[in-house]
Amino acid sequence: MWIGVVSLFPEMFEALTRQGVTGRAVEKGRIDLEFWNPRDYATDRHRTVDDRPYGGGPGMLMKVDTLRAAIHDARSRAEIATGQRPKVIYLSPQGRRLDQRGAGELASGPPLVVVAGRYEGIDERVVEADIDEEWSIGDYVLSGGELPAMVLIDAAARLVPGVLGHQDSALEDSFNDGLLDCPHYTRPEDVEGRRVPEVLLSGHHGAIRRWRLKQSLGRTWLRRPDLLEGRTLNDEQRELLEEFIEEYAP
Ligand SMILES: Nc1nonc1C(=O)NCC1CCCCC1
Repeated sequence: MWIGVVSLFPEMFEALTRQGVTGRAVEKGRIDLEFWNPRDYATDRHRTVDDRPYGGGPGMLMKVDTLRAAIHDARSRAEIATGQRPKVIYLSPQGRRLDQRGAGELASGPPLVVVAGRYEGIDERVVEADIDEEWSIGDYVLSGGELPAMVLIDAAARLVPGVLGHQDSALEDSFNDGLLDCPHYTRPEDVEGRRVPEVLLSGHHGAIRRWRLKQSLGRTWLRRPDLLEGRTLNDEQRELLEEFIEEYAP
């Protein structure tokens, strides 16, 4: 998957490119990550990349010409590198809320150009002219778009075929199949008297699968019942959830 990033702080993205799953994916060429910095398009002596807001008020906005030049170059590069027109995304609290389904859509869609805002944001005409979709990672205000951009890129990159070593682990992750994750255990078998559930030591893979599914359903029922609304459970799932509820509130 090809992803272009427009940011004043490209070095922040080393957290993605040099570490872990995404780092390995970049190394293996499963993910191509390229960067454009609006400051490289500044022509004045001070390399200005911000500008004052019409109508006054606190703070600055990203300067239109340097931002647009960076977006346009990233978009052109995407078309040359992939033969496809990219989807240009802007991260802001005004965007569509990112969730696992949205990450899947992004992972299976066209190449992305991700624009990370700074200061108080960007000119609305740049949103209208150059941005295809606005996305939000949650209802809170951060100091820049770089962290939200990394969250979106990480969530989508993990779903690109071949990125995860053990493809199943993406399926078993939280929010796969729309349920919360089950509890996990590793050595030692006893931690201050707290033991690993016997079923996980049994070697009975069918029983283990059912136990994990039951725990995922039960946890979702307890912590995020909204995720179960409107969801049709199959016979096995309904049976396991009923068992969990019975044991939880006999
Ligand atoms: N929440 C969010 N989800 O996606 N982005 C978010 C954000 O809080 N971004 C802050 C940025 C927004 C542009 C101007 C500089 C600050």
